[in-house]
Amino acid sequence: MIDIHNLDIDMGRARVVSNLTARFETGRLHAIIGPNGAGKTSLLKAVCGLLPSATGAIRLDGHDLTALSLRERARLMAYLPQERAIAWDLKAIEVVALGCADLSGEDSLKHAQQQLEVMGLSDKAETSVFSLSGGQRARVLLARLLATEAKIYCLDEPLTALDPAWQRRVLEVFKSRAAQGRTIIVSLHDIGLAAQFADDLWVLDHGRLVANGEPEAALSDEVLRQVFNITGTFAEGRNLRIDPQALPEHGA
Ligand SMILES: Nc1ncnc2c1ncn2[C@@H]1O[C@H](COP(=O)(O)OP(=O)(O)OP(=O)(O)O)[C@@H](O)[C@H]1O
Repeated sequence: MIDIHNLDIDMGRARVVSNLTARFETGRLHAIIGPNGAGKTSLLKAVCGLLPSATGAIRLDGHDLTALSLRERARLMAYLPQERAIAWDLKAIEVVALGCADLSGEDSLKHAQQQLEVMGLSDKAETSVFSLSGGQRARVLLARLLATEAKIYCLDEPLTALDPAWQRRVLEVFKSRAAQGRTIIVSLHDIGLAAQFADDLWVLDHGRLVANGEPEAALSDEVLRQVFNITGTFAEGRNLRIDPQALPEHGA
């Protein structure tokens, strides 16, 4: 469980997250949504202890985040940044095996192969990552994250570059990993998918948490209008139908 209390984040001279208090529960898939620049990446980085400019309290299972060593934090949490850079042209399986550095050679390759299978890439294990497609490379990086023993996954726009079927498949994998007792936090731009798959939605706007809770409650008419500039209705199965016509820009 992650408890956040009075979190402020400054970037340069601007306050980009203000006075945020909330809790990410274990065993749940949490989605952070909000327009560009709302503060989603900043919040994820702060949760991973990557932003020295963040003030306030972040506690992981009762332990102060800042009191944990880098090694302890790395064991506990896995982070997928928004930039999907792979520095070296390794084989796909070698990239994934970097996620399970605690296992010895044979075991790590076996474990890596299993994660590649989860990501539908078992036949690409020996392929160099630079010769994979963008979506396949994104799935290799997801497999590397899944290969860790981390109890907390923080993923910044993990669906970027994935086709619609893989977007859904990846969210299903996250849900099943959450059900195994992990805390999973993802930032998403597709609010329809967020509504369908997330147990808990966090809506950020201009650095403020404006709604938090189950999707139908968090995505009220007012939030859809004010934050996303759209209208929509929920049908059965948490199916958010967004009206095709965009609203006029705020203030237009
Ligand atoms: N290194 C930085 N220096 C100064 N300002 C920054 C820096 N990084 C981000 N910001 C600002 O912080 C605010 C929040 O950015 P952040 O990346 O957290 O938003 P986001 O919700 O993830 O956006 P997006 O959906 O576009 O990825 C933005 O106004 C951005 O311009």
